[in-house]
Amino acid sequence: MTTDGQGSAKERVSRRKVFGLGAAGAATLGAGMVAANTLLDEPPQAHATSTSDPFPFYGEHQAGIVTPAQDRLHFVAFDVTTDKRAELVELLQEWTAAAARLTQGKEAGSYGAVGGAPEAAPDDTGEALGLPASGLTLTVGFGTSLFDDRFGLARHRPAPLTDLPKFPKDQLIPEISGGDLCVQACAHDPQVAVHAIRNLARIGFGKVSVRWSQLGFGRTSSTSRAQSTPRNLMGFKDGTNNLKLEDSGLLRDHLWAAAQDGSPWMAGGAYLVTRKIRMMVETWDRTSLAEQEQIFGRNKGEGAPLGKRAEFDPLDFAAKGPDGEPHIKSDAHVRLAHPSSHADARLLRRGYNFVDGSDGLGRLDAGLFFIAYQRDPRKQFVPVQMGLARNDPLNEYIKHVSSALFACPPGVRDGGDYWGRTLFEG
Ligand SMILES: C=CC1=C(C)c2cc3[nH]c(cc4nc(cc5[nH]c(cc1n2)c(C)c5CCC(=O)O)C(CCC(=O)O)=C4C)c(C)c3C=C
Ligand SMILES: [Fe+2]
Repeated sequence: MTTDGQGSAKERVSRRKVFGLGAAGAATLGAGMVAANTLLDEPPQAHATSTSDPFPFYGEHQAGIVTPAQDRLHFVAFDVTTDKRAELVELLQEWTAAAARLTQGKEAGSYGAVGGAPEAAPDDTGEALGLPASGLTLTVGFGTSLFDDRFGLARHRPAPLTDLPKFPKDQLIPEISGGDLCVQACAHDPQVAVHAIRNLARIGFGKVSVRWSQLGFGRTSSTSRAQSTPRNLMGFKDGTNNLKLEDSGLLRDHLWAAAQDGSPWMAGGAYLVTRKIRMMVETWDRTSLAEQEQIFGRNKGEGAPLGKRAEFDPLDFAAKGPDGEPHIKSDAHVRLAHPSSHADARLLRRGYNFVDGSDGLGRLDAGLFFIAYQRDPRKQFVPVQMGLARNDPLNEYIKHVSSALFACPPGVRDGGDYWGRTLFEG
């Protein structure tokens, strides 16, 4: 984390102090990262080449959606406590400025943790000093509740931003569901993600309060073909058949909102569904391998579809085994969730494993913090989840305890733009 970076000689020296390291530093951080950052005026690369590098903040779409999923998450939902529209806009402008800095490995404010007046509270909390950008992305979203009467936004509420229906077997906890605003922080270093959320919450003091937040470790999806498929806490490869950043045609059709969808301010944005799904891992761990594999419809070792050999072999729902039964059962998770079961509904999944300690009854409080981006949840998440909630044998081992839906606006174009400008000024 550098001290400022606006361009003064002192600041350039500071950046060199952190990034222009000698051989020992270069060995620690990786050659790619040092090369990128000692060329001070070079824009960040479109794709980070090491886990230290920054991702660009400005662009048509917000970073943190198709960005190759980083390993760590801190997700927060806020309630807006001010009733003044101007204060909300001011907050979004302040957040944008801080996010543009934080994602490039700088401190949240221009004085930083130690550069301000001793009498004043620092404008950065300091725990990321000395840490690189670590691939931090910050992605903002607006909840359904933001579009009530408080800020004059009711007539701008997009039709896809409609409260999710109650699904069979939902056991949602209201205190950890919903929210007026959200920020998803993803990074390769948990301290960098937590630092970013903490500083945005600090900046929001008096205008927003944290409603709930969730830490995640270990991505459970790939969002790029360059990534290997990770595993969820049930031990299965997760994210094989995901929308990926290389699928530009599918992303256009299934991910990005367009002006013709009815809310021009959302063009280039996407809708985000989060579900905290607790796993009864102790019960799962006593289930036979054969049953585990039948539940998902893929084998545990390779992640291959049952009846096939390799992870990326195509799913064949018609193929039958010697017993005349389909290799992939009619209620297998991958069959129920497959686009062919739901009018081609597709999701860009971007979830994380979580373990929130144990529950006092000797069980891990663990599971999947499910995150999915899409163009219209009414046509994508809702039908898929309805099918899963009704028929998926996995339900014996999981419990949905939190749910939220947000409209993530398009990306911030440049330093004169801010998160949500198209909504508030559009
Ligand atoms: C409503 C959407 C989904 C929820 C909720 C969900 C929960 C959930 N999933 C797993 C593990 C796996 N899911 C896999 C595939 C898969 N899952 C969904 C959707 C939801 N999953 C989709 C759309 C797909 C892809 C289907 C396809 O087109 O093939 C897999 C297989 C590997 C993969 O393709 O990702 C696993 C494993 C868990 C553990 C879970 C809740 C805790
Ligand atoms: Fe799934």
